[in-house]
Amino acid sequence: MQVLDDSILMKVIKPRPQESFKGTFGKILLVGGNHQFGGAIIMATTAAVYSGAGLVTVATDKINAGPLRSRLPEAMVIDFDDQEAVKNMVEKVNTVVVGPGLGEESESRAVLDNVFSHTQPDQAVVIDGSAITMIAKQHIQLPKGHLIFTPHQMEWQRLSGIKISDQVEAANREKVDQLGGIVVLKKHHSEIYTADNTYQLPNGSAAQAIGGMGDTLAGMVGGFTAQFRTNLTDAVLAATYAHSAVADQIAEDQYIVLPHQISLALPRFMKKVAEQSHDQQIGFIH
Ligand SMILES: NC(=O)C1=CN([C@@H]2O[C@H](COP(=O)(O)OP(=O)(O)OC[C@H]3O[C@@H](n4cnc5c(N)ncnc54)[C@H](OP(=O)(O)O)[C@@H]3O)[C@@H](O)[C@H]2O)[C@@H](O)CC1
Ligand SMILES: Nc1ncnc2c1ncn2[C@@H]1O[C@H](COP(=O)(O)OP(=O)(O)O)[C@@H](O)[C@H]1O
Ligand SMILES: [Mg+2]
Repeated sequence: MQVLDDSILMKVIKPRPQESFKGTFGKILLVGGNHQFGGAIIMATTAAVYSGAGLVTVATDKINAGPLRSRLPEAMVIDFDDQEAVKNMVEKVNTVVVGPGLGEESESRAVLDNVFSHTQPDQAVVIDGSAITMIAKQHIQLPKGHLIFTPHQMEWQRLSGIKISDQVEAANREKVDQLGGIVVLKKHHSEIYTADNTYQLPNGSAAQAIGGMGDTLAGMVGGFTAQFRTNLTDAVLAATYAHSAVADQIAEDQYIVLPHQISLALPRFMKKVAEQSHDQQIGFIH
């Protein structure tokens, strides 16, 4: 298992080309947030917007539309029960994130089926939270696309059948290869299983053990894959590393880190990385 370091950040996060517009930085659709878990999709969407995705749309329960717009006017909102609107949007974007706060009711299942039947082979599809649990419990066929699963240990147990105590690299690898996608197994020092390697986070801490932390990661993975499209695997690795690196900075003087604080800190964090990446490229030594 290869331990990641901050070189993955500089490899992925570069100064933005000036000849550009919002479309240059990707279009993303996030799907989730039922009547109970509106906060999850708000946190995921906040992370996608603050990580720099060019155009962000959310499909969620009607009840979340007002709170979402008032907290995050940058995001566009559609009703996740409007099958035609969701289908049209799924077909337009680079990245789909599905699952944060989606729930497991029949309405949630209908939303998931609609999304899964319209994804495209060239899209990144981030599958998190309730979507993972529904796939596992309701035996749902996987969609087209470059799949990125972001399970916590219990979600991975449900999806892979491997008990948490038996989740060692060799057993996980076998299941990942069967699934055919990237798996970010979230825990203390999360593990990232890609097609040809396994990585481990060296950073992150218990200050992150708070509801919404994974929803925020899903939104960041979405924002990075929509925006940094040269290498999908690197985008996922950089998002996962950055999530904990930002948390570590905040935890220097906070007992816990609130998930939305990571999102708010991202634009400054990414600016610093982009400057370092530029200096390194032109051979400038500090
Ligand atoms: N503000 C909001 O709207 C929020 C909405 N959310 C949304 O809620 C939905 C359900 O997601 P979920 O993760 O809360 O529930 P579930 O999938 O049943 O897993 C929990 C079970 O697994 C067990 N467990 C064992 N190991 C574990 C581990 N390492 N990490 C985590 N759990 C572990 C755990 O054990 P226990 O804690 O009981 O000991 C418990 O029995 C999902 O859509 C999510 O996006 C949340 O993000 C919160 C904020
Ligand atoms: N003790 C810990 N050390 C490091 N990271 C942690 C710790 N506890 C939780 N995390 C991180 O917090 C996130 C939790 O994800 P998840 O359980 O899906 O949260 P939620 O669904 O509530 O948003 C993951 O990124 C995980 O790696
Ligand atoms: Mg989660």
